[in-house]
Amino acid sequence: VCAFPIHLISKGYISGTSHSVSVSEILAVRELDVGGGTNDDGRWQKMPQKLTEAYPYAFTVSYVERARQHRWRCSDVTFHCSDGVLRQQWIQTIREQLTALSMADRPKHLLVYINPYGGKQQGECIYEQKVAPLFACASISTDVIVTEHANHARDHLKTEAELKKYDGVVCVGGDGMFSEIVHGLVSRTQRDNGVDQNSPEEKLVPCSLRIGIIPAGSTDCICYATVGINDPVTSALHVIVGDSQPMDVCSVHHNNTFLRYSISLLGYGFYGDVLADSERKRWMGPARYDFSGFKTFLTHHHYEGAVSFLPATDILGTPRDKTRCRAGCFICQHDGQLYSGDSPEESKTAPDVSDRVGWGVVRGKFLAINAASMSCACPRSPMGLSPAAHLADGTTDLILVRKCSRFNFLRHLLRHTSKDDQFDMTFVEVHRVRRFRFTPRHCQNDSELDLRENGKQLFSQICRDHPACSCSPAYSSWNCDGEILPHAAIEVGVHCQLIKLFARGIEEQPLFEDLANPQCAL
Ligand SMILES: Nc1ncnc2c1ncn2[C@@H]1O[C@H](COP(=O)(O)OP(=O)(O)OP(=O)(O)O)[C@@H](O)[C@H]1O
Ligand SMILES: CCCCCCCCCCCCC/C=C/[C@@H](O)[C@H](CO)NC(C)=O
Ligand SMILES: [Ca+2]
Repeated sequence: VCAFPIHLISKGYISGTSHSVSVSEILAVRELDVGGGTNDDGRWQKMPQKLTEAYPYAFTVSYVERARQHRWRCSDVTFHCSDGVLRQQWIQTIREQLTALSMADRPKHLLVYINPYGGKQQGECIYEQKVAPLFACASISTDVIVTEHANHARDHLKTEAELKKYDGVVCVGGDGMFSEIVHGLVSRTQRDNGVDQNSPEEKLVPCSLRIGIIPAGSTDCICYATVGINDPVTSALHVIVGDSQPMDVCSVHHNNTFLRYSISLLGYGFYGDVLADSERKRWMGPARYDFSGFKTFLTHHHYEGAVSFLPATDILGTPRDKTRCRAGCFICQHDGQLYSGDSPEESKTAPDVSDRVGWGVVRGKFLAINAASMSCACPRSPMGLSPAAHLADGTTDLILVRKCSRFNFLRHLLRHTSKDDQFDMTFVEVHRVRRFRFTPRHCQNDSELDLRENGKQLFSQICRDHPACSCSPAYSSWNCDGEILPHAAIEVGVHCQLIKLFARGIEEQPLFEDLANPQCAL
């Protein structure tokens, strides 16, 4: 065994097949007491007597095994040999390799926040039963905080948490909980570096700590789109092996005042109305989105306004590409750029505001205005709102759905659930952009806007309370990663690779291999 990455290669005595374990995917190694006749889980007793007599010294390696649909599982492989010294050499060498990996990029100490009320309210149980034992097996220590109210995690990260102690922050919950962590970490990083978040044109400083998501929410789209599945064990294993996936973050401003960050979806019209309605039905759990989605579809409201945007012209991809952002994505590795003369640090986090000339404007009546900074794939829509969007290319896909018939809008929505192209419709257009602004119609100046926005709530309520009224309200709300924004007029800029996740992007599906608990002789 020499320098890593190494593979442990052995011959399975049962199947005769070769078995290879990449050291970068080993979680732990432990000695096995073969002489005692049993091991922790009794599996040793299945070994034929002859083999244990010939090879009485054994050790077990816990490693990542790939299962179907991007699932990862922790598997054990036991190695036997006839010599106790040889066994010790193997164990020591593997431990040295794991220590070297820990020094490089594996986390040793994590800060964990659990939202006990996300999704089906299973966060604590998921963590204790599925995740904590894996962290313990990999010798990762944790400080765990079960949140007591909304924004508990965000405020703790912003002001109190001793971040120097940790190698990463893990959240157990859904997209809303992840958004809290992002807000806490990004705000803290800007404050520590003297950056003013209220200026839309400010370069933001990237966060150094990686974020892990253990999915326990209702949509889990960030987890699904970065790992390929919303499975707690898979996500915990990505944390343990120390994966790193950079991600773009959009900053949202109103009138030179910072409102929020967005990582997945900014949606006005349909998705804003779905969210506003579903928030009143949290008691329904994840099913609230289906109920409110159907109801909002029936109301068929449209909204008037102007969208101006700065197209990303200097990039490799387009929203209509057939290729997808996958692990090791070439486009994301180059920050989406065809060519960049800047140093990476200079070019990454600055929204490009210098060239006002290239701005485009679209005015009209819209059923939906969506900005997808990543595919937004989730179990409801496995390809996502913008299937060709990239996690870390510094752009967002601006999707404009103009007023059309209910039937056509339904066709458009249903295409999100299949492989058909949801953009190939006359009333839909999509632009890959670096910045955009939305101004609702009638919005003359800020004071009028604020007045109208306060009045909007009342107006929508009146319409809701009078089902016979078929008019559309003047304003919708923005759905910002599952949170409602207080303003309709917003300005958005993308910050390339501002945060990093414990993930690697969706892996191309490997050939499925089912070697459960192999026992091997060295
Ligand atoms: N202890 C708590 N009590 C009440 N709300 C909380 C608590 N901790 C966090 N929250 C809030 O709960 C909201 C929803 O949480 P979360 O995102 O985990 O689940 P979800 O909304 O069901 O899933 P998704 O965001 O994937 O649709 C978040 O916006 C978060 O701010
Ligand atoms: C009438 C048939 C309708 C089928 C429509 C299917 C389309 C589903 C697309 C879902 C995309 C969800 C994008 C993710 C948004 C998250 O940020 C947010 C918070 O979790 N979730 C929601 C639902 O707003
Ligand atoms: Ca992007």
